[in-house]
Amino acid sequence: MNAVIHTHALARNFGRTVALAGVDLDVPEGAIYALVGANGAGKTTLIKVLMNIFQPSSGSATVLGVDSRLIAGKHFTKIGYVSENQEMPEWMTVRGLLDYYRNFYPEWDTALEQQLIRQFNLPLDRKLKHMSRGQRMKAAFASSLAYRPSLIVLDEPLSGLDPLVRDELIDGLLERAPETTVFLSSHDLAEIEGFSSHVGYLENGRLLFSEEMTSLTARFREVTVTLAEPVPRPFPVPPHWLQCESVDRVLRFVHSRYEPAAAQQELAAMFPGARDIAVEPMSLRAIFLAVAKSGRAQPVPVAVAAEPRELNV
Ligand SMILES: Nc1ncnc2c1ncn2[C@@H]1O[C@H](COP(=O)(O)OP(=O)(O)OP(=O)(O)O)[C@@H](O)[C@H]1O
Repeated sequence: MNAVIHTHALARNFGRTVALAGVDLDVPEGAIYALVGANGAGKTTLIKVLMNIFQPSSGSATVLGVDSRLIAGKHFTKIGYVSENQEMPEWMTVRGLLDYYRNFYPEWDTALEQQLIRQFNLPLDRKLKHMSRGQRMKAAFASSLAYRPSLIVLDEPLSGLDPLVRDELIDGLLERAPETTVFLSSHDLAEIEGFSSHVGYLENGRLLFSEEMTSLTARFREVTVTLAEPVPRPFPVPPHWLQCESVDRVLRFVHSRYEPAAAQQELAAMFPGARDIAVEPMSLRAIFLAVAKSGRAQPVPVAVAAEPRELNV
């Protein structure tokens, strides 16, 4: 499958601030790719580099096969870009906005435009400056979806919107998803877990992981081991166990490369006399908290486990 977005060793600095530090990213065609990370992680910077609003300091990015530094007017007929603080011609009505945009896009689909107006319940004769934030986002979505772009790029599209508007926007997006690739940044992990196919996690400008949602949620498990005796100290902790802690006879940790057969073997070998070993799936939010707190995201090769850390609890 072709990568619709590809970056290689992409870096961007602002003076001494490193906003992106060597990001290698591939977004496959047809994906709904969610880029997540804390405030200041570099999400907006990455999106702005892709949209040629910022230039890379080093490394490269391609979008729909075009070097990001060359992305210009004609390429935006294939890209729908909506940002959190979308600048719009405030004096225009929604009708005026759609009439205006229609001229720029050869692929503009008037039947789809009408469908989006109905779906988003857009007040056609109201000026943008008199509309709520949610209504303005819906107008921005409609004007970006109506020309059936091959790629939709959304920077924090859902932040600050009420649940009803969020659902309307997500539904509108998902209806377009079969024919497009979606790349969005978000803080709302519970929401993106429900509809994204891929997820990437940026931390301090580094992409800690980038993978299919199903593979990510399959490889993380919360494990609670109850022993017959108090947990020995120091206790050797393999590098792929995160947030390991113990209280008396109970040891808890997050397994970051869980695969049922291998993990059961590993656990049985480490805890031959365990009273109970409970393994629970984790929400995306719980996974990110575990990764963020431990600063460790990639599955670590088994060989590295020969040098276990020590549990200091
Ligand atoms: N135009 C700019 N000038 C100077 N520094 C900037 C600029 N834009 C971003 N930065 C810095 O780059 C880093 C990454 O910022 P960025 O806005 O990309 O993060 P983010 O992940 O989008 O954050 P948030 O979730 O808060 O929107 C931050 O340290 C920020 O202060």
